[in-house]
Amino acid sequence: MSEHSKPKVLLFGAGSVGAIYLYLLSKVSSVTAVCRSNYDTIKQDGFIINSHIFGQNIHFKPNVVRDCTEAASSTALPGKPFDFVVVCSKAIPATVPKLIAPAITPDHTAIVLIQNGIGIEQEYADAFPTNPIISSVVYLPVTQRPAGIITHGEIERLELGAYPSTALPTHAKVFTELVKAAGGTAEFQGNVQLKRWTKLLVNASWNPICALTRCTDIEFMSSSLSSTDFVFAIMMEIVEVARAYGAMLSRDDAEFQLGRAKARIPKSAGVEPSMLQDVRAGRKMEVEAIVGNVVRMAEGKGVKVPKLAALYVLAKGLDASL
Ligand SMILES: NC(=O)C1=CN([C@@H]2O[C@H](COP(=O)(O)OP(=O)(O)OC[C@H]3O[C@@H](n4cnc5c(N)ncnc54)[C@H](OP(=O)(O)O)[C@@H]3O)[C@@H](O)[C@H]2O)C=CC1
Ligand SMILES: CC(C)(CO)C(=O)C(=O)O
Repeated sequence: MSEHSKPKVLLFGAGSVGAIYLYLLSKVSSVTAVCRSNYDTIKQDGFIINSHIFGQNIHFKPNVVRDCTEAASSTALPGKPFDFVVVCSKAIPATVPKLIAPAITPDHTAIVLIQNGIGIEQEYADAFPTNPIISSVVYLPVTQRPAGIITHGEIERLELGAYPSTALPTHAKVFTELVKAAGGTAEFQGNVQLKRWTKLLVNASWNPICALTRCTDIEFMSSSLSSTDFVFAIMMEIVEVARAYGAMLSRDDAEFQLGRAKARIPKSAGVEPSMLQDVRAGRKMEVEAIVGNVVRMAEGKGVKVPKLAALYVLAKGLDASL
């Protein structure tokens, strides 16, 4: 494929998750990354990726810019608009749309959100009413520590769909195929919101629990006789909220998600959720996208979530200290 006929992709948020998809997409498209704190490191040395799936000691040096204004005037495929802007920063409300705006061409650029949480898409739809929005759920335990060194565990899975689910699926399908062609595991979903709720069983429970206790998931399960039941009870609160919004999760789904962590106990292979990584790095956490929105949605439908509401208040307090 000639350079000019390749899709042109901008990654916003070249952190742990972003580095992996930037690497994969670089095999099938022209990629540029917006870097912030790791700009100098990546510009000079690139990333080193150590992945259980994609290989060890992979040196990867992408084209980097400091912001989307620089990206829009970058010399990579000049004159060609970005086909996809992939957002892999943390989902902090009311921050990103104005930052990516210089790289968005109306009626053309598709915005791909590879982020945890629920209810995160509408601000993009409001800011860019003529652009396709692709919502996605990612299973990818990965850290960046120190800058440029990426350590990725045993799973890589991306579930993608249009936002809203009734919108045309064309762009979500094209991006799904692009990730697959790059060697990633991507699946188009007609109802990606159901997948978001499923993933929230993991994130709205484990992320704040591990952030607040500074335990990996399996360290927390070993910390007291009540800890595993506590996680399960929170997952069941999330099941009830999801059901109130038409995502018909069940006790079996909660058991399955808890079982994934339990299965790692014999291998002592604890996961450090991204919110715990944030606490350790002194970074702001995604409390609203991952916990606050669920608590508010529960209130909206009269669903009682006492444990999750308590986690929300505590996580807000922790976030204020960061
Ligand atoms: N890590 C994981 O294991 C998983 C994470 N997720 C989700 O994926 C998403 C990304 O998480 P993760 O990769 O861990 O996050 P990271 O914190 O590792 O990366 C986010 C990146 O976005 C950058 N960024 C933030 N704001 C800006 C800005 N204004 N300009 C330029 N760059 C910016 C950060 O730069 P800086 O370094 O300067 O802050 C950082 O490089 C989150 O929604 C998370 O919940 C999902 C599954 C697993
Ligand atoms: C729990 C995990 C690693 C699952 O991929 C995740 O989503 C996160 O860290 O936010």
